[in-house]
Amino acid sequence: MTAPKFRRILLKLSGEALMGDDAYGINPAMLGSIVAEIKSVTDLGVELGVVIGGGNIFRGVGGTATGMDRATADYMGMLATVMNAMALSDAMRQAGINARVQSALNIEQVVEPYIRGKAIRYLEEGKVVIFGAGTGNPFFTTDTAAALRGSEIGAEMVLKATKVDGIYTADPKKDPQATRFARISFDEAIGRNLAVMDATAFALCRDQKLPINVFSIFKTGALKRVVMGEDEGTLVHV
Ligand SMILES: Nc1ncnc2c1ncn2[C@@H]1O[C@H](COP(=O)(O)OP(=O)(O)O)[C@@H](O)[C@H]1O
Ligand SMILES: O=c1ccn([C@@H]2O[C@H](COP(=O)(O)OP(=O)(O)O)[C@@H](O)[C@H]2O)c(=O)[nH]1
Repeated sequence: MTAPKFRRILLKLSGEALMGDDAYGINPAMLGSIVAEIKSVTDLGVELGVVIGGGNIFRGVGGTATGMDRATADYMGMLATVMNAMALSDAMRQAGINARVQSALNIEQVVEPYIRGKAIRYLEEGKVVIFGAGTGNPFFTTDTAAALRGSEIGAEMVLKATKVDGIYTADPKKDPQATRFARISFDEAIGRNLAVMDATAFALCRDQKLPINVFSIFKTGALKRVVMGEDEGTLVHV
């Protein structure tokens, strides 16, 4: 059997991925299938950090549409990611994966705070670390949290699991003519203003020389293929 290409990775899971076919919240079947995908790579001995979004429950920009203060809405969004992190961790426990949740916002009765050294220790012990509450700051996204935590834990790659199977010339949900890149440089992704990931996240990964692979969360086996170094989704490189 060939060995995985990466020893330590940071997986960004879109909050909306957890909805499955539902309109809101966490779909248990979808959660189960995501956990099965994750198990296929932790079983290979790959060390895994996870940053999870919150868009299935609450998004800051959605709150502002109703007149809410942006920072308040963003704190609500961050709390939504903690709920997702707890659901994911529990689903992992049920599947026999040892996971820990760390939150960028202190809610110590609920989950432990983010402590970098402890997170790295857990990874070395083979535990999955799920990072909740994004970066802990309003006006940021969980994509940026993935770039940040990925850099902090020394991940070799950020894997963005989302609803589309890669980065396209335009949003494929809006433009059926859009074509997918197999590879794209950070400079080109930023220059073309491709909305699949925010510019802050792209810029941080570029500066840290941390490649990103964007792939579909709905495609069975895709996560493992990326980890094995096979051609899957879109690779964003320096
Ligand atoms: N150029 C593009 N290539 C691929 N997807 C794009 C592009 N521009 C916009 N998108 C949209 O970005 C979405 C992925 O990002 P998003 O869902 O916001 O991630 P997250 O849920 O993690 O915030 C896709 O569902 C897709 O519709
Ligand atoms: O560092 C962060 C990360 C997230 N958020 C808030 O949390 C919400 C959910 O995160 P995100 O939209 O990135 O989740 P996803 O799109 O992956 O579901 C965002 O809309 C923001 O309001 C934030 O304020 N700071």
